[in-house]
Amino acid sequence: MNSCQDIDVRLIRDDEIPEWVRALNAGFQRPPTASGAEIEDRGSYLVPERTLGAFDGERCVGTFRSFAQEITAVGGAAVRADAVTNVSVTSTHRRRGILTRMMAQGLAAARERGDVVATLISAEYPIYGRYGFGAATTVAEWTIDVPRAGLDRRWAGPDDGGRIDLVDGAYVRKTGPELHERLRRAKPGVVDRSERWWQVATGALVPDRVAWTEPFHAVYRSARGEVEGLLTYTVDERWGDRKQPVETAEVKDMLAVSPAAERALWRYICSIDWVTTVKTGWRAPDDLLPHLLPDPRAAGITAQADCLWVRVLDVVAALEARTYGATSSLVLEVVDADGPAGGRYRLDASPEGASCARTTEDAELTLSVGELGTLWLGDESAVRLVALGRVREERAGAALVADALLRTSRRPWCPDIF
Ligand SMILES: CC(=O)SCCNC(=O)CCNC(=O)[C@H](O)C(C)(C)COP(=O)(O)OP(=O)(O)OC[C@H]1O[C@@H](n2cnc3c(N)ncnc32)[C@H](O)[C@@H]1OP(=O)(O)O
Repeated sequence: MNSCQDIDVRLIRDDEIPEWVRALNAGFQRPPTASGAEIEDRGSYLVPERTLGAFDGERCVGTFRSFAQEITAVGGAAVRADAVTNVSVTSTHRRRGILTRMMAQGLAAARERGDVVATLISAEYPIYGRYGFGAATTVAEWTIDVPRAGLDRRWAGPDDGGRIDLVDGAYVRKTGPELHERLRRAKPGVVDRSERWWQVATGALVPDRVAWTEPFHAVYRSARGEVEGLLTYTVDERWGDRKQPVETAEVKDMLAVSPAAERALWRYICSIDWVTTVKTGWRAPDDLLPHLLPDPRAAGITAQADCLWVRVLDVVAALEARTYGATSSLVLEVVDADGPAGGRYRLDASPEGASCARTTEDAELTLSVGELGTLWLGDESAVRLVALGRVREERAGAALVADALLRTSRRPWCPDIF
């Protein structure tokens, strides 16, 4: 067996894309081949200076790439992120430190570029904490037992002057991006979407290996005629033994920039004849949905887990990018053994913004860079992390101050998997 040091971890060349794609498929337990169509498609968006391969001779045995992303901080600012994805190590070469080497190169390049945070969606919980990432958002999926929800089955559309229309993919490609931009400015944790994202979501581009079923797209327009919500869903075609329809509608995407849109679209999907079950897809854990139903217990949580992970690369820029729930100061000792974020920082925060600088003052709270990533979007409680032994109070009451500053009234949400 070759030792880790015999493995060459480096940026890939253009002519190595086919081998890299094959290795990615093998690492993700997909048939270990790479078709011409897939190579061409991946080659169209891979960024060569952000695509790493680990090579055992000419054989690619590790893949890692990133792309430029913007993530919304608390308060609405768009923060530069290095979005890490397509991480894999071939099963014959696992646990020899290949990921650790790829990650070190990837994060160093991100820091060099001036990215403020790195982000990723983790395949398994235990992988990325060691590299300074912290779980920063949670998702929940509800399954609605429609007949038990207590809704009036005679509902015929929104009663607020707005309306719902079914539209096609071309319309979604035209109106979706602007709607998403509005959501993104308002919701911490949302990341930007590329043109390619909308093409894939609407079937204009069907990547190799993806089975495409044309979904339904419904938009909600307010009384003023403005598009405020978009719902994309599929319906299976299932009938029960007694000749009654028992269909499940599955939400693929649902964006709403007003509570009216949210209310109307959930109400709509629960009103479709033949549909007895609605699966919501991965929503923010404080989604309004269950409480829009007369009987909220009809919506049971069927999945709940961490979603977006954040790795802070530049503490000052990350903390200055957001707003805070109160006016106060806090001195943080950030532990980041081999990384760029370690040190002591004084944060002077207010609802309008903040200033942050390195300091020699006594620390009030000691935390790892991963815990800082977990707290950054406002979802977790410093008091809770102290109770878990993951954050240490150097001054009694400092965690309460941190919560008053950092936490938000609504929870962050990352609607996308990347
Ligand atoms: C953002 C994304 O792309 S998420 C997708 C991640 N990819 C996958 O899950 C595909 C299947 N898995 C793999 O390809 C590999 O197992 C990887 C990429 C997760 C890990 O690669 P490896 O080269 O084996 O990791 P490496 O040897 O650098 O491990 C470093 C440490 O992390 C630990 N570790 C790595 N993977 C895991 C895991 N899945 N679960 C628990 N611990 C892990 C190792 O045990 C090791 O710990 P140690 O330092 O205490 O000995």
